[in-house]
Amino acid sequence: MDFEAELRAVPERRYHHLHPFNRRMHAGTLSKEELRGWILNRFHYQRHIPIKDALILAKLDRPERRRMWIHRITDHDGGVEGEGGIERWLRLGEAAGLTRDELWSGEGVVPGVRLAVDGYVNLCRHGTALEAVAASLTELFAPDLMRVRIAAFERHYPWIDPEGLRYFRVRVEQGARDGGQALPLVLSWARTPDQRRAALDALAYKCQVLWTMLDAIEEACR
Ligand SMILES: O=C(O)c1cc(C(=O)O)c2c(n1)C(=O)C(=O)c1cc(C(=O)O)[nH]c1-2
Repeated sequence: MDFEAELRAVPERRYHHLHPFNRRMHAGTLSKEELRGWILNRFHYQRHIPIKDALILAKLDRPERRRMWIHRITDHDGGVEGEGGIERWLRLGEAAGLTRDELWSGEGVVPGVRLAVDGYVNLCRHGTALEAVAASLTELFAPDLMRVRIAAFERHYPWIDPEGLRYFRVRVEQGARDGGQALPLVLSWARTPDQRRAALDALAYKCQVLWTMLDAIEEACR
């Protein structure tokens, strides 16, 4: 198998689209409390994405690479107040009946989610640029999952205002672009067997981060 196929095979088997919680979300069987719990806990992940991207940015040694990466921070933080992915996620929370204060307070974020998010941020803090960028490659799979999620929300959870789904609609495009930029970097950097192993391990670890978050959310909702 060539290296790109090996990379793609990791999420194919382990990405969180296969997790029972996501399967139930798509089948329409989550309760309001479960869906709110997921949105609240996932906000903890969302608010750390620009932080981990800032850590990655500091590891990129050429202007063209930093230029390619820097937009990820403004995608989430917005260029001005009231824009960006974090703002859109807050609106998703409001559409589901949560308040901004509840989301920002972090109360209700379960310990397993905190640990998993810490794990991802720390991989980006302490790992090599190759490992940190390889870990982001789950994004190659996120757009398909988000399309399924948008359809499931519209069909099964009409109590959530469809305007709240804008986070996912915007992210489908951004995720596809980001994955398409990160993949050639990883392919060009990972030349030796050890580097390739490190990239595959980082991507597998990231799949575990996402999986563990859903395990923890599911357990808390029981
Ligand atoms: O809802 C999802 O299923 C999902 C998954 C992922 C992912 O695969 O890491 C990301 C996102 N959403 C997302 O919204 C996002 O901004 C994001 C950034 C990253 C990353 O690793 O840089 N992953 C993801």
